Amino acid sequence: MPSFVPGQRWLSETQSELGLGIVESVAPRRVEVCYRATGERRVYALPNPPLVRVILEVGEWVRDRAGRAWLIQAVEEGDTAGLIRYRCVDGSGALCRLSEAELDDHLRLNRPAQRLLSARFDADHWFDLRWRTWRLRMREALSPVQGLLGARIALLAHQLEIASEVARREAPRVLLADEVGLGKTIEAGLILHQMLLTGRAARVLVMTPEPLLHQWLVEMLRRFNLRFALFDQERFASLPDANPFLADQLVLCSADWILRLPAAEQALVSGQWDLLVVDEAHHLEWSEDRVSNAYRLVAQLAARTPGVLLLTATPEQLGRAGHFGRLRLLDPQRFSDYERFVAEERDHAPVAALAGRLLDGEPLGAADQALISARLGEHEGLERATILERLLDRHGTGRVMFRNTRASIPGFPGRVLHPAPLPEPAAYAALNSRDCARLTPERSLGPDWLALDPRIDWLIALLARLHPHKVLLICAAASTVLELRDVLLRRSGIHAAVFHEGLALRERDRAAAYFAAVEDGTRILLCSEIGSEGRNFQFVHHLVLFDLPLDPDRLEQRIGRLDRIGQQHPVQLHVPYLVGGPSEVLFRWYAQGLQAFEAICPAAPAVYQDLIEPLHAALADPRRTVMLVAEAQRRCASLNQQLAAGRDRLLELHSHRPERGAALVAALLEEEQDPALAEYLRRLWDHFGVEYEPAAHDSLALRPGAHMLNESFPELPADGLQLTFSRSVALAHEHWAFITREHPMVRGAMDLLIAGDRGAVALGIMRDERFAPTSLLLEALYVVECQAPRGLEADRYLPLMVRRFLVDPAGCDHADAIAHDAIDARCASHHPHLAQALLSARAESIRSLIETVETMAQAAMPALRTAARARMNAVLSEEIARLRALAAINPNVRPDEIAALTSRREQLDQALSGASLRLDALRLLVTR
Ligand SMILES: Nc1ncnc2c1ncn2[C@@H]1O[C@H](COP(=O)(O)OP(=O)(O)OP(=O)(O)O)[C@@H](O)[C@H]1O
Repeated sequence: MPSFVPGQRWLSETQSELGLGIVESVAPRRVEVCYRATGERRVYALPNPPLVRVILEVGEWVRDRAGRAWLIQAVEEGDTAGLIRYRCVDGSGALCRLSEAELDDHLRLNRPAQRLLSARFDADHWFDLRWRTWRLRMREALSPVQGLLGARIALLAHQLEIASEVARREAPRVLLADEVGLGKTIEAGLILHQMLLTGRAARVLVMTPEPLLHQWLVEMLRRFNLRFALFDQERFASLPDANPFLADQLVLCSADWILRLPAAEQALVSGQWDLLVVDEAHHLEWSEDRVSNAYRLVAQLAARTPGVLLLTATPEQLGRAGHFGRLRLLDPQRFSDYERFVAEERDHAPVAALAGRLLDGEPLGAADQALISARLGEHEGLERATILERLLDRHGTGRVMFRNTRASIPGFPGRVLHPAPLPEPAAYAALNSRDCARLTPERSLGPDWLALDPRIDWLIALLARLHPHKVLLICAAASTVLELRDVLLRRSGIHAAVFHEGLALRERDRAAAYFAAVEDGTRILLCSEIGSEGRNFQFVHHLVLFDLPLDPDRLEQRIGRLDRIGQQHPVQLHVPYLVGGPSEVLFRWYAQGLQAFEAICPAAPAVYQDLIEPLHAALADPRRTVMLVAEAQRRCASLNQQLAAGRDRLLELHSHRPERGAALVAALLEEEQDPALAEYLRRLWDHFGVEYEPAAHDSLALRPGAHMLNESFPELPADGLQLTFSRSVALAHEHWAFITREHPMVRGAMDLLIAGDRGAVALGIMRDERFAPTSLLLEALYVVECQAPRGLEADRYLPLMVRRFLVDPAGCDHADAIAHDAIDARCASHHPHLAQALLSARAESIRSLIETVETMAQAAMPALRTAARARMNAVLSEEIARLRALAAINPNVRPDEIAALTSRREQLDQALSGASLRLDALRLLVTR
């Protein structure tokens, strides 16, 4: 491991555009590097940060921080061990000693030219590999599916579309609220994968309820190759750093223990995150007069973190105000007044109808035109698509919320209800109905309930009838889970696995794995309510709802464990209830009133809030059920209709644009079918000495060879790796690596190559009759770089670009006429005599070729800068216009927001104006 010392200069291996870094501080597990040219400060986890030590060589020209140029004459030890100092001379002969800390922060290395002039050549095939690597990198930078390609997922349009839309935004702050089980975790994973890959985020914090930590850990690793560090109290305490969260870039934790430990809360809040993800965000309680501790914590984090993703399938589970509270975390300006928010929602129907007509291409009447004018002001000449975008953006939850519904996504097999009416035991009927105790009477009665509750025999009979299918049972309390486990074992010899809040995290995961195991697994898993959130149980299609929750969102969460992506069979819902008692009332309320068993009822949360009192009255006095059910039906019908016409229609239009999703799927399929990556990797493996051979099912077995170039190859374990390039094979064989150009092994190998010097200078003998024998040509690769603070995201407007030149001594560039692959050259790098002779005889011509190509490269730059600035100006000007329009209808859009965006436009303009080309590689060609 390299040792870091404050004051040393290092370059980012993958982001040389940050400029020259200086080590600021070193802790046992991390190093902090400051990039003064771009105002960035990065914390890297040790032992293997992606950094290259910069030690310049004798003969190189450098600049100091005042901009003076110096020629290095000697490299010496500095005053402190580990630091160096350069003995230099300037053009006038003045001497100086320059400590490395004094080097220009914008330093660019021009090693290829110096290496070429000192005849230090690499084999030609390395130059070729370097060029191919850059070509792939460039293709990646321009790809519309960058960051979406490498995930081990089935290509589902609704997820790709949301992920691509969100990740495209600067500092995305959104609520991902797809219905239960449609893949919000996957969407969040895709977004963060894109942001990490493009460098838009480096430090990510994911907060989930404790029972979901492990599932997240596994999903991130197996689907996205992202290794999160799971932080619990023990890990926090074990790290010596002042802020242990800085030791890792990708952190996963639950709020529970953080809230109990003020030091941890403080450290988390100052964790310098780029992106915050909060799963099951409906737990963040907010009302106008009360805010939960978890909400307070997330609010502090959200205020300091540029990107925020909140995930919940049931945004209104704790009422409409809570929903508003979460939107407020994302955009406090826009969502500042609850009353106003509620009032605005009443107005949605006419806007939704208009948006629908715009989308369907229907003619617009005078009333429509008037509505558009009222909402958007002047719209003459705007395209329909633009009007639609602006309407969606400026109304309701606008761009902040996404919600896909099952109705808009094909392929869900549906649900079937199996009610089981059972007699209510007298001991239950005697319980007080007022406090809902009769809904879960087993909790009031003590262990005796097992002897008299008819649900026990019914359950045993059901399990026998459903044999050999697996069954998930969910009930309200952990105590019920334990008692059911004992009674099932005692009375029918069934070994049930249990999952409840009393188990340690590891035990819960073990129970879920025991249930999931195809062979030797258990047939039944008994879950308390916590089992009904976030977990994936779609390999089962029988669900027993041993009791029913009062909140309809809870019911949906329970059913959603099975009714989710990947479910192959209609979901069978087995619901026992006790005739004549409150459990029958609740059953009828759901089955007939809300009709929430066999399909999702969008109106259910609102109807529940409105009828909560009549519902409790009916639970206490079941004679009121008929009226309750009729009222619920009436309200559901009308509210569902309103939602379909208003708020939900707008949300659906905004969330689901099938044509965009289809285009992304098509682009991904095209990339996957392109054989270029496999060909490239075979070359790369051959060069690095990695061995491979075909293996079963369209896979390859890869292993370190006997003659490896380096000690190891990125992400290749010593005992090898099985991999596939096929998505379908990768989905079927989750323990094999799914190789795309986004896989860490591919990225790591590419970084290894282009961050180092290998292939940066080559010598070839070329056959081409267009040139006289012994002519010299210089092939040069230049990389466009823009040193700008990362927050500005300059690469959106100036993506990675490599310019290739092929110049002759007359100053002609043949790069377009003669492609790299068309050059018929034989490597001459390994003929030192020839190289030396050439260098001595033709040094001046070679020097002049280098100068010519350098001039040419610099001349190409203004056009690139102008195009990038034009792109940036178009985007930001539109965004500024949007904010101004929004400010006209929404007083909460502050003038300083608009000023900030305007200043960003200026900063970007300045940064892009300073973009330059860096020489990366040279190949000298001699014709014969
Ligand atoms: N594109 C996909 N390809 C393969 N599997 C997927 C895909 N999308 C989702 N899944 C699987 O479907 C299940 C549900 O996905 P996920 O957990 O992301 O849903 P969710 O919306 O977060 O659910 P919940 O509302 O319960 O929190 C998971 O098992 C996930 O791995």
